[in-house]
Amino acid sequence: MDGHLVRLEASLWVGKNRFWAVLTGWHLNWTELSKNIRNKMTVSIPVSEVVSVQVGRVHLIPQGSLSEDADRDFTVFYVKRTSSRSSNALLWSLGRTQFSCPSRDLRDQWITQLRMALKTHSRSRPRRLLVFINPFGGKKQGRNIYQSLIGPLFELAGISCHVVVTERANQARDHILKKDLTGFDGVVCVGGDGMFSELLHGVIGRTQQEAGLSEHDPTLTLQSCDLHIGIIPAGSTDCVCFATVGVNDPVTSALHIIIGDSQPLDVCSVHHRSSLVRYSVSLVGYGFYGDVLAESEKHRWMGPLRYDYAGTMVYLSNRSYAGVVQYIPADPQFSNPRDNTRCLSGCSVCSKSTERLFLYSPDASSLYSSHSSQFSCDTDGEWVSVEGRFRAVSLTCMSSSCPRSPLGLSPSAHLADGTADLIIVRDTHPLGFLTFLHRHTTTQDQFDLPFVDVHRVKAVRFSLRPGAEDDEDEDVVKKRVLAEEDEASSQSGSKQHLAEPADERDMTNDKRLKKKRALLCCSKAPSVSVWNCDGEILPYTEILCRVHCQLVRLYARGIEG
Ligand SMILES: CCCCCCCCCCCCC/C=C/[C@@H](O)[C@H](CO)NC(=O)CCCCCCCCCCCCCCC
Ligand SMILES: Nc1ncnc2c1ncn2[C@@H]1O[C@H](COP(=O)(O)OP(=O)(O)OP(=O)(O)O)[C@@H](O)[C@H]1O
Ligand SMILES: [Ca+2]
Repeated sequence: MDGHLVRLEASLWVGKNRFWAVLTGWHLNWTELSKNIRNKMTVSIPVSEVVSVQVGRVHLIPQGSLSEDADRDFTVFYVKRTSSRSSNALLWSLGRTQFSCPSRDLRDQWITQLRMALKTHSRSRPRRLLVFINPFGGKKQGRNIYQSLIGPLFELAGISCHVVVTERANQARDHILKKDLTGFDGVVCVGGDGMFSELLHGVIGRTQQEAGLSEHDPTLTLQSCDLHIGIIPAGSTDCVCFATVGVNDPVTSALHIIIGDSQPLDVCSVHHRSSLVRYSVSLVGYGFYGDVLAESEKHRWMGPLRYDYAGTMVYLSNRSYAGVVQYIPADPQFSNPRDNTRCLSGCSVCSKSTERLFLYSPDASSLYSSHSSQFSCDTDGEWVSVEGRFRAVSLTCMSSSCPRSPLGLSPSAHLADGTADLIIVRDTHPLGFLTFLHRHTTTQDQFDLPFVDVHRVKAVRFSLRPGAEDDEDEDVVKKRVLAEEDEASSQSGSKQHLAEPADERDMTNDKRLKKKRALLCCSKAPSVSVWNCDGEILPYTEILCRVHCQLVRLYARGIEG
């Protein structure tokens, strides 16, 4: 703490009541000076949660702030917590208290000291942000949410923002990859998981470019990203926001950004043969979740409801798929997916993982054999194989909780421990699968079913048959993916995958559609599903996934317990 910060105390007025106010380096407290000693009310605000200190009596309005200059008054804005009706987590709102001092000199002294204390606590706060708004995400409220709620808050906190309202898919990703980002402390999206994914790909790609690292090599330890990512939820699922903050509330998220909270996050890279396909933080899912996404893309016009409709249709179609899942188990001494714990703010499992990351940073290539891109069997772990017919194969780096499933796909998964949970749902009767799905909406254990297995892993591989890593099955998949995209293409804009050849990417829509139609000739009940990667369909079935510990940082602090 800076030497020149002194303790300040005085009797100040708040409305018609007199309070004894105390400012230490860490807290601002005020206690009512009533005659009734027993019922003394104290409010205590950590300086780290003070948003702004303003001269006069200030109100926040959608157009900015309104100040009445009362020359002995000052206003303090800060984080205020209330419990949320829709989840157990806390909602944050902007608290405001107007203090009246006995003299103007004393008022100036309080403002100076408070601002000085704030400065010492605001080293990790962003000063300049690059904000991307998707005007079409979720219920199409992104622009309105930013203009009426979030912009004025950032302005009050003294954050300068460069705002881009996107005009096409992937604009935010391309901007981050290519434009000058000097002076920005973080990037923020106003949108859903798809917009977050654009920022994720931009930030990771940019960081590896600058570090001269290839994203395609799954054996490489990637460079972790300095640029923070903020999410103002305005999408359909907003799973990344919900799982890292605990609620989907734009003001709560904006306040986490303002006070510079920092939450590291594991990221899974998905590869096909020797190319990176995409990154994921939430769900890499084959079978049910792949089919739901493919079906839902055809009904984008329904908005967020499309997932319930698609989910019901896919459930009724009663499909299962053959395949081979291979995985490298994580070290079971740190945690396991059925240990009934929750990853909460300040999580000890994640903190230990941070310590290991900084104290002992092993060369990731020792996990792999030197002569091929396959993981080595004799060093850090062995591939375990599971062959069969599956309803769903899901990999999640975090709990993936969302309003639809408040505890998520894997309730005990950790945000920043360098592992992901692999959930294998083997073929079962329809009622069994419905029980599994339904348990996602309750507190009942969805893994306590005889046809479900869950493993904490560092890497996963999937193939259609044993030893079939690069074979003709690719064509079958491509036919299915292109057929699904065909029906959805008019609504969802162009989808790009990193492993897609450049000539294919540059094809005009018209040519793409003709090619897709030509491939549709043999459509019958599909024998392969598609992969859902954080809400995007992957054009490959044979994939390799690797978890990268704490690759990115969000403006969040995990769920407050
Ligand atoms: C009986 C009630 C069953 C309710 C089952 C609820 C399970 C919910 C599990 C949610 C998991 C979310 C995982 C997050 C994935 C995100 O990275 C991604 C991008 O936003 N979202 C999706 O892919 C979007 C995926 C959305 C999946 C929604 C699935 C809805 C299933 C509804 C099934 C109804 C069966 C009714 C039978 C009569
Ligand atoms: N101006 C735009 N026009 C068309 N598509 C856009 C535009 N801006 C962004 N997108 C794309 O829209 C997709 C969906 O957006 P977003 O994630 O914001 O909402 P959502 O799909 O409703 O929510 P969720 O992903 O949570 O289900 C993203 O993948 C993004 O790439
Ligand atoms: Ca994890």
